[in-house]
Amino acid sequence: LTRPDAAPSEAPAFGFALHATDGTARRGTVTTAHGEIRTPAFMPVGTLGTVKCLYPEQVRATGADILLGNTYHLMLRPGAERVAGQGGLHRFMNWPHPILTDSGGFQVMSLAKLRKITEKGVTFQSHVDGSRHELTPERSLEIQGLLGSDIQMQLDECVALPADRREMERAMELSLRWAARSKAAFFGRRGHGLFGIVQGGDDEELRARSAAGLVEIGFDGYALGGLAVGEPQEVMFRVIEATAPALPADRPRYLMGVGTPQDILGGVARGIDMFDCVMPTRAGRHGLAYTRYGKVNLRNARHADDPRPLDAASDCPAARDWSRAYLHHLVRTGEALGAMLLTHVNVAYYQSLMAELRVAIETGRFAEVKAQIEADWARGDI
Ligand SMILES: NCc1cc(CSc2ccccc2)c2nc(N)[nH]c(=O)c2c1
Repeated sequence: LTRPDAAPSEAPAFGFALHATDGTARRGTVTTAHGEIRTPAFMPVGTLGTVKCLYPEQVRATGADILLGNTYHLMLRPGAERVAGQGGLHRFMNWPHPILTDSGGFQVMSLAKLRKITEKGVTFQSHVDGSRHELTPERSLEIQGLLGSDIQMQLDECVALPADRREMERAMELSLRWAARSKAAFFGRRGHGLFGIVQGGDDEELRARSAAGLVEIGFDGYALGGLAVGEPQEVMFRVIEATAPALPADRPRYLMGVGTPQDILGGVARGIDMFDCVMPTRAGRHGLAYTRYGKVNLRNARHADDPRPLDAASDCPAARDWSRAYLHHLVRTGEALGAMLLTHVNVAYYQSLMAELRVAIETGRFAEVKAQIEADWARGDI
């Protein structure tokens, strides 16, 4: 951990080291002011400054090296300046490890009311109280800087799929112009990085133009946006296969808002380093558990008398020390502990999957491990 009063020269520079590859799968380390991130990495989402239902130390104990914060939500509540006044997001939420924040544009388009996109940025009404706000590439980075996040994202425009080519091209070209403004506005304190976001929908030529444009501007890392937005999984995989090789091998690649364990396994196989998704946390609050043998819906009556834990071999206490019968009871009665335990199970499962993939790439056994994981999922939970 870098002491808050560390002289600038003491904070480590932002960086990425590639340690091993196995086919197109990569094993690396991202270095930030608040510590290192082992990749492939899954980043739990902490939208409002909390990974819902878990203490930060529980999240850390599952193996998470980095959390996500959400610019859109935090700018509305409690406000970026207020978080800065409290010492920044790391101090505010007591998470002294790396944090990545999104730029907010995606959430504006999916949550806010009366949204208007112009060359300058996006104006919108808060979904909370109807107050009016503006996000520009510059203001988004000012907010992310006030939050103190270690990895900051450019403001971009994501189109839902399917979309016509003109629409995908317009949004991709706007995002590229915003990328240039973001790079110009980014005051990267030592150990803090700025990522560009590749857009272009499911059109490989647009994706190639977006990637080339971002590489020319030059970023600390590159995200693939605009995926897992309604397209079939094979379309997402085709776009990743077309885009990843166009990105520098010595920079991290982040697939935004993805995904299911199956999406992640396929993304790692195709050269993606970082993932995030609300699925493990959201599913946990709805009684759904992710295990080595697939998903288990604890609402289902078949669990009412099952004394077995979810996974006796797990190193996560929530998966090992309580029965399915008890978890079923908690879920059916809506007890808070049900959401807490299943969120813990799910975040721990995602981290154990990433740990298994990191070792598989280090030891040159990725294809074999991938096949075994897929066989376990196919076996299902019995
Ligand atoms: N998979 C859909 C998705 C999700 C997010 C949100 S990822 C996220 C969510 C919460 C906190 C941090 C990151 C996106 N963010 C941006 N900026 N651009 C996209 O195209 C995009 C696509």
